[in-house]
Amino acid sequence: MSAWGLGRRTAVRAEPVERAPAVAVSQVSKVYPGGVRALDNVSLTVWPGTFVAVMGPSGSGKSTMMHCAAGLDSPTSGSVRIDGREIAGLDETCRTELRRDRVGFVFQAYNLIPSLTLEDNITLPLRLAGRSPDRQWMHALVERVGISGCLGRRPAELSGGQQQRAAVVRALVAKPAVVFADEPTGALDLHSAHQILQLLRGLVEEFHQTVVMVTHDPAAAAWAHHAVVMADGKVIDALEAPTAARLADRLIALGGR
Ligand SMILES: Nc1ncnc2c1ncn2[C@@H]1O[C@H](COP(=O)(O)OP(=O)(O)OP(=O)(O)O)[C@@H](O)[C@H]1O
Repeated sequence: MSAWGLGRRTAVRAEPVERAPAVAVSQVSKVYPGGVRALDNVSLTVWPGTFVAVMGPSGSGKSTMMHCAAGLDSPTSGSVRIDGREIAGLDETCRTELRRDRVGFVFQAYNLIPSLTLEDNITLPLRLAGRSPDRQWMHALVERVGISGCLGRRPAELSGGQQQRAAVVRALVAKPAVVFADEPTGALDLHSAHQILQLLRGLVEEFHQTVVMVTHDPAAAAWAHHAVVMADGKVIDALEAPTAARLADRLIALGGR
């Protein structure tokens, strides 16, 4: 059964294996105060072990979708499940806990704390949650992303690319069900951006992680296994093994909207 297509449920798949979807957004709408319908009946399923890019023109609803899917914001209607757990009805405290335990974030601006070493930055969210990091897992990640020699240094002593690698480790160290990455390469030069994207793809494939990345850049989105294209608060297209050229064509065609 093809899961793609307009108006139908958009399923972003690896093999639907042993677990629940990492994220299941089902018929979600979001109307902001003032009446802007930022999401209009959006459905999206992300299976564990997949790298998914979300694209679309400015104002198409990408950030709103990410915020609803990650439990940062609540939809006006519809259902959001993270790792099988419904979040739409949870109060703010429970949503915060679920987010802390099951969701990782990578932002354009790294968001590392300047006064802390990289290692302390990486472990801070876990320590704040009263958990101790799985040191073997942390060192495997640190090794894999190539910052093992930098753990004792502070962010200002590192390049943007190195800081973003640390942010990627920080997002993954708690073994989240899903990592949401919002323009993770937006502040990086081409070479560093390429390395971060290669890394995200590698971490998904080698460690069976799950990444949902919002980006404006077709070349960045082409690193994902699947891309969804949004316009006017809807998912209007989904591409498997997207290429930058196909995505660019699709976005150019939407240019007038
Ligand atoms: N807090 C808010 N209150 C009211 N309207 C909002 C709010 N946040 C976003 N919107 C509106 O919702 C729509 C979708 O915005 P959203 O930020 O999700 O789009 P986007 O695709 O992420 O855009 P961009 O690529 O520019 O970041 C837009 O019309 C926007 O103006």
